[in-house]
Amino acid sequence: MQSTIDLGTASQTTEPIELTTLASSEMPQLETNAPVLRIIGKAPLSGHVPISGAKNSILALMAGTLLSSEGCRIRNVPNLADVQRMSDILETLGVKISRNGEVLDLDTSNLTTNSAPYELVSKMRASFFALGSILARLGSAKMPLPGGCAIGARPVDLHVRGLQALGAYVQIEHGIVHAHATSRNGRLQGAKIYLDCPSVGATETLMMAATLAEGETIIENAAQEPEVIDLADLCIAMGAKIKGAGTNTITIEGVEKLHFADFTAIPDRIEAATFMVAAAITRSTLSMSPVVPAHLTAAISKLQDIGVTVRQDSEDTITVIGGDNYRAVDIETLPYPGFPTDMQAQFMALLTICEGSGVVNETVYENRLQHVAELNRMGANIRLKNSVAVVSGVPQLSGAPVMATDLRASAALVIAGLAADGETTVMGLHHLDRGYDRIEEKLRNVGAKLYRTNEVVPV
Ligand SMILES: CC(=O)N[C@H]1[C@@H](OP(=O)(O)OP(=O)(O)OC[C@H]2O[C@@H](n3ccc(=O)[nH]c3=O)[C@H](O)[C@@H]2O)O[C@H](CO)[C@@H](O)[C@@H]1O
Ligand SMILES: C=C(OP(=O)(O)O)C(=O)O
Repeated sequence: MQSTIDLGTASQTTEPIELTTLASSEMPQLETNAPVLRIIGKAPLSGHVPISGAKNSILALMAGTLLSSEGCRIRNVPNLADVQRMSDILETLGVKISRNGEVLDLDTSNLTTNSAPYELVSKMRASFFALGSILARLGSAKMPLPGGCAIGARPVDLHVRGLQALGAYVQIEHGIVHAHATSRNGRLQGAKIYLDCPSVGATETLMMAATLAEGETIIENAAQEPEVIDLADLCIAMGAKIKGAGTNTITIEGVEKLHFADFTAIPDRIEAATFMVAAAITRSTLSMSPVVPAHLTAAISKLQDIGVTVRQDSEDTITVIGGDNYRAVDIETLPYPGFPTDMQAQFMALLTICEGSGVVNETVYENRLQHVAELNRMGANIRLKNSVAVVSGVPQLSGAPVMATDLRASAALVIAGLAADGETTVMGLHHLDRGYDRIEEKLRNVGAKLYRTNEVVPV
């Protein structure tokens, strides 16, 4: 069946293009008319992609603002569903928030409750990190357990044990974490904490908690992710005394109060890596900025091993130049500076068209390979055993209806769709919207042919 669809004004191509729609028997049944993304593959990309502020920084920074008795201004804030959710949570705590473009003003001077609502926290793990800042600021906090998600169970035992080490009494009742500082003056007490694994969230929760504790805290085996450094930098700008963020040992000398700061978040390295892979898989050339090239070392190195050219044009700009011949590589996800789990799905999409076989070992989450089945629907040849996938390259992916199962899986499917022959329909876009600011617009501006529609896909 043939249909003609106008891709709209944001597209570089204003002329309607021909789409080949799949026969109804080939499409999965959609139960609702939730929006889907329709992608017409094989359009060459070229141009420049602006990179937004880092989701995983912003969410932690927003939790960090609760430490300030005078509020905060955060710049470079992307327009994401997760940011909106975090704003909603902070507002229930009494924070007054106003947004002007990419600038977020948070008046945290008067927190009216120490208790965050289940309906909101259960939808977003990062909100749990605010346990550390609420407890430090108010001396007590009630935070629903965030629960697991599609990619894994994601316990919070390290957060809880660390807070206990800082002198908090913590009790979990009916799915709510109740924590209060046991000292007479209501302040947490500095302590030496060793994390069994370098958890990003636990490092952030405990670092925030320790900024207002009495005495010195040392976090050993701390996470070294750039987002941890960003949060430390915000806390330092608010008057905290923190040393060593970005290394595996962070030392915090507690202070009594934190003050106003005007802070700009780092660019999103995961978003940048996603566009880097988009350039590679479509054998196109894309530049992007602002980026911090040092945050992208693992991604750049894997791309170069595959046969993609990556050029650093300036301090904050890189260009990715796709090629014709790609060779498969192995990937093992690890804490920073290792290869990030948040880039695994996107790189797997690229491996599907590389020559030879590559082994992808997901070591951070126990269930982060659900995109394998969807990529295979698109003609990929991936075999899966537990958390290890063997990707054997195929000459060409073919467009198919696919379901996004989590945030980075959704990005991988979009990328695969850009390179596939024919039309790909990506469902489950609420995942994509959690972490990609205006992704369709950014891709259309460099030549991609895709659009979002509420039309019910034919069944
Ligand atoms: C909002 C945010 O910043 N999210 C990122 C953050 O998540 P998040 O901070 O949740 O990830 P962690 O670094 O804590 O998790 C890493 C591993 O440690 C385990 N773990 C963690 C805490 C704990 O108390 N006990 C425990 O066992 C987790 O289940 C997981 O298997 O870092 C992850 C790892 O880079 C990224 O994938 C997420 O995008
Ligand atoms: C897993 C991710 O996010 P979160 O920790 O917010 O679920 C991610 O950004 O890929």
